[in-house]
Amino acid sequence: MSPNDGTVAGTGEFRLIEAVTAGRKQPETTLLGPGDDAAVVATPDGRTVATTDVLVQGVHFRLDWSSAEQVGRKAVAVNLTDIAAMGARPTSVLVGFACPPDTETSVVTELTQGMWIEAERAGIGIVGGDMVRADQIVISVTALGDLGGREPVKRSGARPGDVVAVCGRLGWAAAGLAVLGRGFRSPVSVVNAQRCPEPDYEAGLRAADGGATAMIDVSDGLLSDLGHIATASDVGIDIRTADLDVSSRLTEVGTALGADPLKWVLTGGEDHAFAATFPAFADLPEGWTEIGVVTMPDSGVTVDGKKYGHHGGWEHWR
Ligand SMILES: Nc1ncnc2c1ncn2[C@@H]1O[C@H](COP(=O)(O)OP(=O)(O)OP(=O)(O)O)[C@@H](O)[C@H]1O
Ligand SMILES: Cc1ncc(C[n+]2csc(CCOP(=O)(O)O)c2C)c(N)n1
Ligand SMILES: [Mg+2]
Ligand SMILES: [Mg+2]
Ligand SMILES: [Mg+2]
Repeated sequence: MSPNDGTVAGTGEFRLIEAVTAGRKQPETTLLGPGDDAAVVATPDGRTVATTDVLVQGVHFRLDWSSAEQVGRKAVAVNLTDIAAMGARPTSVLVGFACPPDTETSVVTELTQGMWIEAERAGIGIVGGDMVRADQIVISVTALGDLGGREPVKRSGARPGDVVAVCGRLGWAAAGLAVLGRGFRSPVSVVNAQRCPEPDYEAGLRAADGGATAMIDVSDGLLSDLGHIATASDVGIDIRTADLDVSSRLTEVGTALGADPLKWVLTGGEDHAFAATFPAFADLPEGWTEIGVVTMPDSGVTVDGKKYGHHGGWEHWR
């Protein structure tokens, strides 16, 4: 698609978000508006963190690849990592649900079971929702969270000289997607990573308490998501591939499929690991690994000092 063809594909996902958010005046109660993993709003009772992510059948999941319970777990998990990436603790979720009339009722109850399993993993519940008709299954989850007195860790706080670190696996869900896309169902470790991430929601809190200057959850791909930190913070970021964990399991799957496992680690989405920046020489919180450095503005996101030759991650409509 060309940029000027008048379609959303031509505009692109991130320019479209810019087009629908730029220039809108927010009330004073919007402490942090669109542009981060979650918003922060002031209420007379305090502050609330809020975020929403939509999952569409055929785009985000297939019910011949995943059980309905796994899809339900994923729908909640991908929202709770946006709350955690602000340095907040989830407090509740609401679930908008759309499906065709001939959808088996058991699919809806199994999806719900999965959503409750993941919610309970984070110590929260589903407190409301909505049910409507549509041509395919759409799950829209809204998650709320609480900062517990902390300042939100935004995408915009990285400074040149900070270290870049990650917590959680990278590349596994993309390897699973490649496996499923070729009609295979194993190895189950990577396939299950694609079906549902298993995020450590406390990792975001540990990062916030450990002085993280910026943070994001890796939904689209490490390079793409670090690109959001680089843009918001007006800095560059350089990743050292020698410090990335390319697991032997990914290497095995890559060899079997004729694919590059490092590309999955750098650009694969849906693992919902956390990436953050910390002041140089800070002791990194438990579970966090240094993978790079924040550089001067305008250098973009580089890999071993060079521009990466592929897309940095998933983009809808591309
Ligand atoms: N239609 C919209 N109206 C207002 N804000 C939007 C809209 N779509 C996205 N945003 C905002 O744009 C920012 C980036 O959204 P994006 O969906 O890329 O972030 P994310 O949820 O962290 O990533 P992902 O969807 O890959 O998990 C967020 O702050 C989001 O709230
Ligand atoms: C059936 C099927 N086809 C492709 C994919 C891959 N995929 C879909 S959305 C996404 C990025 C995150 O999305 P978002 O930005 O909406 O959070 C990725 C990597 C999948 N999961 N299922
Ligand atoms: Mg996010
Ligand atoms: Mg989103
Ligand atoms: Mg998200």
